[in-house]
Amino acid sequence: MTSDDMDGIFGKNHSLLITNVVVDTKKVDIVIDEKGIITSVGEMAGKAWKGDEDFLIDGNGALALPGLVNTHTHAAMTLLRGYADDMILQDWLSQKIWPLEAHLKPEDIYWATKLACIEMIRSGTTAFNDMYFMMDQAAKAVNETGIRAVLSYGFIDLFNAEKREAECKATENLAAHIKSLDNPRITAAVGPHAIYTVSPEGLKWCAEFAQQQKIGIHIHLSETEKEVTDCVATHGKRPAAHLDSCGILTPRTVAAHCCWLDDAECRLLGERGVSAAHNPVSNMKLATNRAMPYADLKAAGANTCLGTDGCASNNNLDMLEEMKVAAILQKFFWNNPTVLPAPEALAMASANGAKALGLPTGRLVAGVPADIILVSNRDACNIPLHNATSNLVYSTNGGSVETTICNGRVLMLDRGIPDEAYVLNGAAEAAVALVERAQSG
Ligand SMILES: C[C@H]1O[C@@H](n2cnc3c(N)ncnc32)[C@H](O)[C@@H]1O
Ligand SMILES: [Zn+2]
Repeated sequence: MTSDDMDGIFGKNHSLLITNVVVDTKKVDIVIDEKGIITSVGEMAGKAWKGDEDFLIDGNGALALPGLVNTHTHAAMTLLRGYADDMILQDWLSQKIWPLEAHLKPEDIYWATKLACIEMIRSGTTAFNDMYFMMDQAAKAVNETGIRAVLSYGFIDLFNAEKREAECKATENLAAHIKSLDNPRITAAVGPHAIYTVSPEGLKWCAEFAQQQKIGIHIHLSETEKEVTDCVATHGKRPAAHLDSCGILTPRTVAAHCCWLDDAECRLLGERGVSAAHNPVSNMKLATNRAMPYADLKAAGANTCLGTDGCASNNNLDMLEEMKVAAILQKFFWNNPTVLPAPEALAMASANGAKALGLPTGRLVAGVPADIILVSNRDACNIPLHNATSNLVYSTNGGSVETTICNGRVLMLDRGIPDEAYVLNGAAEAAVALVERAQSG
């Protein structure tokens, strides 16, 4: 429900009054100023609108919550959605994914990332942590769609000194490019892929560059048992200790997966203040055969957050769905129905995710940038409203998101996104052309 004339609400910042929404358990109004900052979250529900904001959005009882934060994905893998399923990780990467990625062109990354941004806006994600290639194109897509992103180039030197030089250059170029954009919604990070694709010298270079630039580190960690046994055989220590010896474990580091960590490694990640990104759907789909030791990591002081991984191992970017799978996988795998209760799952997907990416968002309080989503509570799956957090974690999904606001700008209103069809068509065509190129060699 919105005020009569909503033309012109999209595309730039306006002062907004969002009335009649539920935050936690209270009916409130939310006021956002034209700089995109929340100025008040107050129990003014029901009072006639006398404000002088540019636009009024009647939430009609919807649940208002901070925009969700996807702390691990490869956004442009939307183009590879459904291309290869039902395979073990190493075969999946080496026989299907990496060969197709070799044919990716810059415009593919642009269209695929735009599609990912549309999919994330539609399902309530307002910020994501990306690791991929040709990331200047990802930055262009993020800038145009209005979402927030931390972008890293997937650094892969395959233990080769010459390739390492090129990877360092690409990493430096991306950081410089993002700095030149001067866009508060787009920040850089360093993205050493994993310990089995990046040499110790490469890892050390990444750690030093991140430290020097005061930017984050984004890495895959202990996804499979093979990764651990190979690391012990090659480096004489387990993956977390190996990363620590290269300076990779820092409070600015997001370590994705963390499935095969032992108690000592959980403690080490906690001591270093690392953010551990749980990707339950991807882990189950690729059969990593162990769930992230969430309770041990949380007890050790690590920041536990949530990610979808790429669309070729999920196969969507729905963080509401990801929250539910995280909450039930943890209960099932650790054989304890009290592990990862709904409020903690919601924190992983919002406040903890913002903390992991060094963002000022993740909470609905005055003074922070307005990254806000409205989730309908008039869909059958969300009725009754005994407990909003329970509904958000255990019964709703991305399809119930009605409105998405990032940095105070309305990106989706009443489930409508401008130019959505144009982006979907462009990405679909790019995907067909990509596979044709790969098949014709
Ligand atoms: C950035 C690089 O990471 C690869 N990639 C995608 N999904 C995974 C995963 N689950 N584990 C490791 N690497 C992955 C992408 O295919 C790309 O090559
Ligand atoms: Zn990944």
